Amino acid sequence: MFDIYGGPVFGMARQQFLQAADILEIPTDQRDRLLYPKRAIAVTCPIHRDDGSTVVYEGYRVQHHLSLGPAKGGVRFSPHVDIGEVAALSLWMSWKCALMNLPYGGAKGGVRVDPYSLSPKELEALSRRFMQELIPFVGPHVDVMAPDIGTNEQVMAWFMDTYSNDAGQTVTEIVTGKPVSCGGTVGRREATGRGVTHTIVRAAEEINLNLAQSTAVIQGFGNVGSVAANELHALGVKILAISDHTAAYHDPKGLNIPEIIDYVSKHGVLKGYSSECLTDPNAILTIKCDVLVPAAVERVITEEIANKIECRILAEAANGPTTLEADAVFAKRPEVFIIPDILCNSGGVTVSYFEWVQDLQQFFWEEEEIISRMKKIMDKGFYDTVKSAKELKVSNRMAATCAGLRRVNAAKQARGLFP
Ligand SMILES: NC(=O)C1=CN([C@@H]2O[C@H](COP(=O)(O)OP(=O)(O)OC[C@H]3O[C@@H](n4cnc5c(N)ncnc54)[C@H](OP(=O)(O)O)[C@@H]3O)[C@@H](O)[C@H]2O)C=CC1
Ligand SMILES: O=C(O)CCC(=O)C(=O)O
Repeated sequence: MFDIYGGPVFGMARQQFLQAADILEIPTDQRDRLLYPKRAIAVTCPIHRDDGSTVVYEGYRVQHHLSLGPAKGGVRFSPHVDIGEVAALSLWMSWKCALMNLPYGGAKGGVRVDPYSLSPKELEALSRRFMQELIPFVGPHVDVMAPDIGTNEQVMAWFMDTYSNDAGQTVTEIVTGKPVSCGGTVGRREATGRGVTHTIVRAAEEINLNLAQSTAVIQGFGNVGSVAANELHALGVKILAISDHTAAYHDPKGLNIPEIIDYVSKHGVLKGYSSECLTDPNAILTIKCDVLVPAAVERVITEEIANKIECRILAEAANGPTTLEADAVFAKRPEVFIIPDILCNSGGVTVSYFEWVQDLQQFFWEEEEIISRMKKIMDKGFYDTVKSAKELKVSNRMAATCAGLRRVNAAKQARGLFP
């Protein structure tokens, strides 16, 4: 069924779903309806490049379900985007929003493009064209987009402006992750990395790890990785290694994170920061440390790496960083406490929810309130997950997925076949 959702990332999301459906004893005839997205939209986005040529990019938006409210999830601009990956990410958004008890279904979008290959003018044209093509399928109560890999506040401002121009009025609540100057919320830019750090604090308490004397390694130094690095550094954690696509650095004495953040804000990437600490990017996930934070892309923690990893907490800041085979290894390595992605990185969508609520009400909150409400919601997700993992004798990932899936299924069963 639905051959369009191919590829290893969707295969992984499907298997995780089936494992959770078995644990919850969901009848076979109810499973396809929960697994396959409600709708998937493929769009063609032609733009004029600066040299006068016309180039066409392919884009997708997959809305997994709308049974609990509008579909919600980010849009990525990346050369690796395909419909299977976007669909898998939409499933994970569904379980994440339901785990956090947010009134949303799951969605994800993407355009297959290397954003670094575009000039600012071309990036704006592509962002606007993607939103233009999706106007018939989105809305503040239908589907609310947000940033992900390769997109940022500026791209969200272009999305919002394009939708608003079509509507003939300013509709700030159509996307989240916007600049504060045009309806964004304070604290959204930092929310995912800040939330990742909060779950690490809670995990450290669970395993009696003194964070102020601990070490961490972080893969990915974009929105999520750099904020998590900064927050962990502020807690006294020694950051031993970091990487992005362009460079990896390792310093057993600890890297100067504020200085590196300053460097990246001026140069865009890590490349060129230091020649002394340069290291092999493929080796950083297996450096001995207390906290390992994959904050880049899917499927980087393979079976081989899972066998070699020497950390006490694996904080999945990225979506889907751990393969099924690696999960099987971790089932035999209970000394590694895994904070599953749908819990670990849920601070982003939680503060997106606050942004949407504030836009709908046109009443804005202080940053203190945003942070404390985010932590409260994430604490509930964290403690529910840990408790249910112990009760059901399953992994933290399965406990979190089951909690999300249970909520989505309950809404679908209560409402009937339509949603
Ligand atoms: N932004 C958000 O609010 C949320 C993001 N996430 C997830 O977090 C992850 C990171 O997203 P985000 O920070 O927003 O994206 P960004 O585009 O801001 O950053 C991605 C980072 O990962 C790096 N990277 C990409 N591929 C590799 C690789 N193979 N090895 C090492 N580094 C790599 C990029 O390097 P370079 O710049 O050199 O390409 C960049 O530093 C994704 O999985 C995303 O889905 C989850 C929840 C919310
Ligand atoms: O902020 C959002 O709405 C979604 C963020 C996202 O894409 C994610 O959590 O993976």
